[in-house]
Amino acid sequence: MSLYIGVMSGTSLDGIDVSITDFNDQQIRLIAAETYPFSNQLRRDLHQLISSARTHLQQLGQIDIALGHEYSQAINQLLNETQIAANSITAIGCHGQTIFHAPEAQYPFSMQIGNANVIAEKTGITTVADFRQRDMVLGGQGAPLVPAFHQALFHSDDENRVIANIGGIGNITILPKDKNKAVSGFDTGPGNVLLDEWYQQHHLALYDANGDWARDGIIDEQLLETLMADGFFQQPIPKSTGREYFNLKWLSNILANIDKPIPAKDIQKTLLEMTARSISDAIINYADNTDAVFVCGGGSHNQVLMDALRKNLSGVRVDTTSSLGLAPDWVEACAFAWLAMRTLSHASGNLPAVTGAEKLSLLGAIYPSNIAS
Ligand SMILES: Nc1ncnc2c1ncn2[C@@H]1O[C@H](COP(=O)(O)OP(=O)(O)OP(=O)(O)O)[C@@H](O)[C@H]1O
Ligand SMILES: CC(=O)N[C@H]1[C@@H]2OC[C@@H](O2)[C@@H](O)[C@@H]1O[C@H](C)C(=O)O
Repeated sequence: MSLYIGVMSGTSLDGIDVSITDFNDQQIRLIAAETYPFSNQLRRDLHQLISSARTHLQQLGQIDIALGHEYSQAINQLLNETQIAANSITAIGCHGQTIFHAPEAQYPFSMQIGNANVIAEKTGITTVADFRQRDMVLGGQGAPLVPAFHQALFHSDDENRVIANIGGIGNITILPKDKNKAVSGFDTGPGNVLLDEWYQQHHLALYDANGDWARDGIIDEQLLETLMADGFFQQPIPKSTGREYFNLKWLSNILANIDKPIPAKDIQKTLLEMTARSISDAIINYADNTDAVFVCGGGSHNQVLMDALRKNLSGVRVDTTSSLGLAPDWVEACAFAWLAMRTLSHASGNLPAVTGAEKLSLLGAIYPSNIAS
């Protein structure tokens, strides 16, 4: 057995996904996985950190350490529940929490917090973290990073596949059946982030479960056209984005320029269609002869969103990654376990055709488990 733990907390801020995988014999076997909630305090702090333009350095340092502790508790809890000993785990791959992603800045950077010194010490397991910045030093976007894992796990010689992750932000991986053709992938724009933020403005829950609120809303074509006119959707690849750009302020600016009232539910449905349209347009424009699209991430549970994708991609099979043997909620966590395994094996983690980096690269920083006392 070659056991790795993957830890993912993504742009939706919906909790900490932890997976335990076995990477023996080129096979990937999911052994256990669970989502653990952030404490209320930490969720509030992270939200504030991500949505406010200014922050105090002391506050940033505190949240980084606090998150390291919550990641460690989540990992230790899963080990405890599964009765798997820490010393049987080779390493943890921890994505961290993205608090700022700036691939187009003068000095490009992507900042993930959740202190890995804390994780290595509190779990006793070697931890790999900070996966994005090495790719950015090489001129890459530092994102998306899951395509190499999608290629390893989901490539088929028989059909042209696309993997669509619909988390807070959406991203696709294009997997041609012809191995001589390059795998490509990029961020498509907002996944659930605007759906969640708009829903939270009108309800006391975090998201529109199953798309129930949006379901009988009516798409406003003028609003949809204005949303889809945003430059990001036309921007050539490689590209990546985040909540710094697609957020409630972005939406409010657009709504302020629409000269008629639109019912809140219709706005929700129009945002949902924007998410579906930006993903299906990306597939139609960049993937040749797609046979099947497999969706992962929380958006796969939104039936109205899945139906909108199916409608826009008529003739293409649209399913979830469950039909490929890995449940949609665990793909990203498993990807970071895999990326940690690549780093420790001295193997590359990025795909230059995806991120735009000038070459393949080792990714991440290694925080070793401590000497036995
Ligand atoms: N049953 C459901 N019905 C509708 N939407 C759901 C459901 N379950 C989850 N979601 C959506 O999925 C989101 C979480 O998705 P996920 O965990 O994939 O995001 P993430 O990993 O935080 O984001 P990213 O991939 O951008 O880093 C929730 O915020 C919600 O919008
Ligand atoms: C900077 C950052 O955290 N980006 C995330 C985000 O969430 C989805 C999309 O935007 C993707 O680019 C990336 O996550 C996945 C795990 C990736 O790197 O492939």
